[in-house]
Order: sequence, then structure tokens, then C-alpha cells
Amino acid sequence: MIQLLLHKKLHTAKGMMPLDIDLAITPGEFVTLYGASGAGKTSTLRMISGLLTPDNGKLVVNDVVWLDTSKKTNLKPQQRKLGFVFQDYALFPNMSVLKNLEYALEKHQDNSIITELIDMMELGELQHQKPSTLSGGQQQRVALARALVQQPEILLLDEPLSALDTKMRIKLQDYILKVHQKYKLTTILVSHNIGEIIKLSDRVCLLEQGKIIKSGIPSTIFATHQMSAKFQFTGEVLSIQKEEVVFIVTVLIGTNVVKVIAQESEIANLTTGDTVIVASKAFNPVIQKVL
Ligand SMILES: Nc1ncnc2c1ncn2[C@@H]1O[C@H](COP(=O)(O)OP(=O)(O)OP(=O)(O)O)[C@@H](O)[C@H]1O
Repeated sequence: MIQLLLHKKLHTAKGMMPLDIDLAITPGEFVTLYGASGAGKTSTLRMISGLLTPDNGKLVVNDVVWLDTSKKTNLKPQQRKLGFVFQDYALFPNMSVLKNLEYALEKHQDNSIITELIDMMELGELQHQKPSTLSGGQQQRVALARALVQQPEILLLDEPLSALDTKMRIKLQDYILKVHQKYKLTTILVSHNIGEIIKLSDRVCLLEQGKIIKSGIPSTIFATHQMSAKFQFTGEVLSIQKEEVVFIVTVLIGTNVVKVIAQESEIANLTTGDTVIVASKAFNPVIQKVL
């Protein structure tokens, strides 16, 4: 079990904001932190990693105390068994892919893990290239592989896919799920993408002003309660066009473009870029904005 109890006074543009996180995570769980900019998601990950020290708190990972401010226990980041992937790939630009991975090896660690990760992340053909010659998605695959070299118990992902296009994003999501399952990781993701959160996570925690205000199964948390449907998909509104007395809403669901006929009342608060649920009750699709 992973027990997180973190308190820190954060300094925001609007003054002091207390961050109070009380969270228990089951080993092997995939948990996502979701919330507005400035809610405290990155600060939470940084405190778990040891890059930021809480004013007081406790962090116990599978019976090992990583932090206990009351006992002045505070393991250094490199003593914590975790991997961290950020939005910017943070690879060493002057080293090849292979060297970037080898650099992460601990002294005396068997380097068979490098071969395994290169194979699993399909980096074989890229291993002698420098990061600057790789696409964003390829660089993020390297960053993910590098985070796993020391075989962490916890994988922290801070908006790792937000700079990638949809196709690349979906591919990387599949790699993340693959490594999460294969290495039985406990993964904590920060993401703003509802489709991604529903696809990847067992649980989502909604953060507001430094506090978890709600948590649960993503499809339940994001679905609107008044909607009961036979099936539903989450997608992004690409366009809304008026066609005589109705509107045609074009929605991107995964890599599929779906057109939904909507009434004026249904599109009243919808704009391009909104995340929506497209659902069907019997044969009549209904559309509703998420959050
Ligand atoms: N070391 C620190 N000490 C005090 N306050 C901090 C510290 N680091 C960040 N903050 C403040 O805490 C607030 C929350 O920042 P944080 O990066 O955790 O938010 P976030 O939810 O990840 O936002 P975003 O989605 O924009 O990345 C910000 O106002 C920030 O200025």
C-alpha cells in the first residue's frame, strides 16, 4: 500500500494556498490527478519524488518510510524507487538513445534491462541516434524507457503526452499501459485529457485548490449523472454547423470522426475543442458537454 499524507503552503499569484493531500493507493493501481491549472498536481508529484519537501507529512511505500517529517525521515530522490517522466523529454542532447538509457543504470546494475526496454519500446533502430533527430513521440518513448531503467515501484507521469498530436498520443498511451502492466507499476499520471484518463486510469482524483474534492472510476466521475445510455464515447468537438433547423456536430472519438445531429438547445454551451460524451439511447444519439 502507498500512503500519502502531504501538507504544504503553496504560494500562488492569489496568495497562500494550503495543499492537503490524503491518499491511499493500492500497488499496481493507475491513478490520475486531474484539475485546473494551479490546483497543485505537479507539486504533489514533486513531493512524492522528493524534489519538493512538504511542511509536514508522511509517505510510506510498501512498508518503507520515504518521508516522515515528525521523525525527520526524508529519503533523497535517488533513494526513492520511482521513475519520473515530464512533458518536456529532458533527455541528454549530446548522448545517443542508448547512452541516455545506460546513464540511468545504477552502479553494478545488470544492463540486460536496457536490451529489454529497447525491445519493448521498439527503440532498436533509433538506439544510436541523438534525441534532436527524433520526433516528439520517439523522444517520449526514450524518456519513458529511461524512467524504467532502475525498475521503479512508482511511475510518475506529469502530462507526458500533452505536446504530442492525437495519433502519437494514442500510440504512447498504449506503451504506457504496456509497461504499467508488464512491470506491475503503480502509476500516477497528471493529465487534462478526459479520453486519455478514461482509457488509462483505474481511478481519477479531482484536485481543486490543493485538495482532492472527488475520486472514483473515471467513466463514472466524468459522465453526467442524468445521462443513462446504452453506450457512450468521449470525444472532442471539431466543428458545429447549422443545417436548416438542426446542427451537425463533428466529434473526434479516438481516430474516428463522428457526425451527430443536435438540437439548438444541445449545442447552446458547446464550442470547438470541448470534450463531450456521444451516447446512444436505443437509436437516438444524444450529446452533452462534459464538466
Ligand atoms: N516550491 C513551491 N513553494 C511554494 N509554492 C509553490 C512551489 N511550487 C509551486 N508553487 C505554487 O503552487 C501552485 C500550484 O502549482 P502546481 O504546479 O502544483 O499546479 P498544477 O496543478 O500542476 O498546475 P498546471 O496544470 O498548470 O501544471 C502554483 O501557484 C505555484 O506557483
